[in-house]
Amino acid sequence: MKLSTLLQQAIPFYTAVHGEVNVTGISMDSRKVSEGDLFVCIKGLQHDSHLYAADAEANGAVAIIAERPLASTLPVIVVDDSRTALAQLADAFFQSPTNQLHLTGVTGTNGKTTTTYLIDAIYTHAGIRTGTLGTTGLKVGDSLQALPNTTPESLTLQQAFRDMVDQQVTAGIMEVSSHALVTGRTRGCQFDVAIFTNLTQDHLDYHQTLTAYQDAKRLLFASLPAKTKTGKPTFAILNVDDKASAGFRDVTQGLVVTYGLENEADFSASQLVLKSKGTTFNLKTPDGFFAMTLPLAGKFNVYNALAAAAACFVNGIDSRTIAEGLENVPVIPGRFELVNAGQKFPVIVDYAHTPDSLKNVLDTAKELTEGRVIVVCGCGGDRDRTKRPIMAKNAVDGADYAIFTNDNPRSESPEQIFTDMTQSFKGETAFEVISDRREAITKAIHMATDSDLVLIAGKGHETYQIIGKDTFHFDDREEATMAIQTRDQNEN
Ligand SMILES: CC(=O)N[C@H]1[C@@H](OP(=O)(O)OP(=O)(O)OC[C@H]2O[C@@H](n3ccc(=O)[nH]c3=O)[C@H](O)[C@@H]2O)O[C@H](CO)[C@@H](O)[C@@H]1O[C@H](C)C(=O)N[C@@H](C)C(=O)N[C@H](CCC(=O)O)C(=O)O
Ligand SMILES: Nc1ncnc2c1ncn2[C@@H]1O[C@H](COP(=O)(O)OP(=O)(O)OP(=O)(O)O)[C@@H](O)[C@H]1O
Ligand SMILES: N[C@H](CCC[C@H](N)C(=O)O)C(=O)O
Ligand SMILES: [Mg+2]
Repeated sequence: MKLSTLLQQAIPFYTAVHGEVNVTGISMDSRKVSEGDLFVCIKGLQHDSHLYAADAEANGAVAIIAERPLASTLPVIVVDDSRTALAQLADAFFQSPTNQLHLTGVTGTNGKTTTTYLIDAIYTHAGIRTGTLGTTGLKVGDSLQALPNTTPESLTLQQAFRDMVDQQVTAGIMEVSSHALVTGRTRGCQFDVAIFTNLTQDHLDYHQTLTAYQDAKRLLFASLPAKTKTGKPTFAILNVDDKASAGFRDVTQGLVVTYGLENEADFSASQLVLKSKGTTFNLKTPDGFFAMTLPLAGKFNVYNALAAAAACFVNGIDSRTIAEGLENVPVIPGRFELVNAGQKFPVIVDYAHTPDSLKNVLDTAKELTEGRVIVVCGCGGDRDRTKRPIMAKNAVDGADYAIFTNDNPRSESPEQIFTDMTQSFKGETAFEVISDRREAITKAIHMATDSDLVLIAGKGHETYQIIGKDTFHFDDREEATMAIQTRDQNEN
């Protein structure tokens, strides 16, 4: 593609001619530039890649987008905000794939991955081909491919949507993280439906304040146009039981559809009966009531189901198909996932890594057992330090016994993380620290009696542990299975 054609399509009002070249790809990482790439310089928090323009040129870049003039033999196009330009260039380069899909974006602190899986289950049940993108990767049909982030950079995103369209996907479903919104990763995406799950504390290392975090989430709703390019209305699906929704309602041009359990809403549920293998309830939609069983434990998952139901309903799926789709959702990796290795007590692996999700999941665990709840959890390094004492407090308050352990300490000292977690404790005794996660899981499973429940929280589907700069294979589900087996051997 000619550089001038790409620029004219991507950057409105672009007129200047800086020398014509043929662009065969786009790159934002000097280390990954291929011959023929347009290199986009980004001033990030760690690196200013304007300084790597020469490396990019040496690796084969044919032109450069930058936020300031650079001395280079290549054409240099100066823009105000190169991340925005990158999103627009990626959209144009991949021929605006999100205009050829029905696209649903899910934002919120907790429940994004779960809600995307629920929407996927409904669409799949309705015979619609889907592509799902988020924390667990990029899923099209049965193929699952890992992604670098929950919401990747615009280049990866637009490439993924292009692949979806080429594979006859008609419904794209994606998680939209607050980091992605602030850094404009989703700017080229044409959303038909935007969903808000909830807002509680997380990521304050990045956003600094809850207000700034909420402002980041608001961007998704503020950027929703009244109509899509095909002239159809867009929808903002809001949780009426979360007070942040009011601010999103104020800024959106999309039609607002509500869901919730405590306040009047378009989509709600009544007569909830919570069990370990799922929840039965009456789903209320604008079509009436539908008795159903959601095969996911926890009241919080009923919220996720309502959000998913609303998102599919506004896209024309009938309520009976929605209820059946929800009933058929497959196991969501690492989300309240039961590990069964012949033991008599429940062992659950869950991705709770925020104060609110840990509290919710422990409340659910408590409701499901008559014995003790034993929790194994930690807090990620190089992430929000201020959530650590709250998570630790929620763990000791919600469980009968807590074992604090490593959860991706990354560049931080595990001891410092445990100190952050426990320093405000006032004589709490029902906890211990075992930094090695394998030992911690083993201890929890070996100390459990047949009436107890073991919850291993924080890593869910993750198959790694990051300590320092090293990433090791580590899977809570495998570790729990091994611990159950050694427990059996000890007993025999
Ligand atoms: C806070 C955050 O989101 N940071 C992301 C962001 O970093 P940044 O803007 O500071 O960029 P930077 O690392 O300084 O690099 C600037 C530019 O230099 C380039 N570079 C860098 C080195 C080099 O040799 N050559 C080169 O060209 C980089 O490719 C980049 O284009 O852009 C980088 C490039 O894409 C990401 O790697 C980085 O993700 C970091 C590693 C990260 O951990 N992000 C997490 C927190 C994240 O994004 N999480 C969200 C939330 C998940 C949730 O909902 O819980 C997610 O969507 O996953
Ligand atoms: N609606 C909800 N409200 C509160 N907690 C929830 C909700 N849904 C799920 N959870 C809890 O949060 C954990 C993470 O859920 P999920 O992966 O769906 O969220 P997410 O928003 O995608 O998280 P991430 O930000 O890491 O991508 C679950 O394992 C569960 O413990
Ligand atoms: N998307 C979240 C995941 C956290 C998962 C937890 N295991 C950790 O590493 O802190 C983050 O990057 O903050
Ligand atoms: Mg997620």
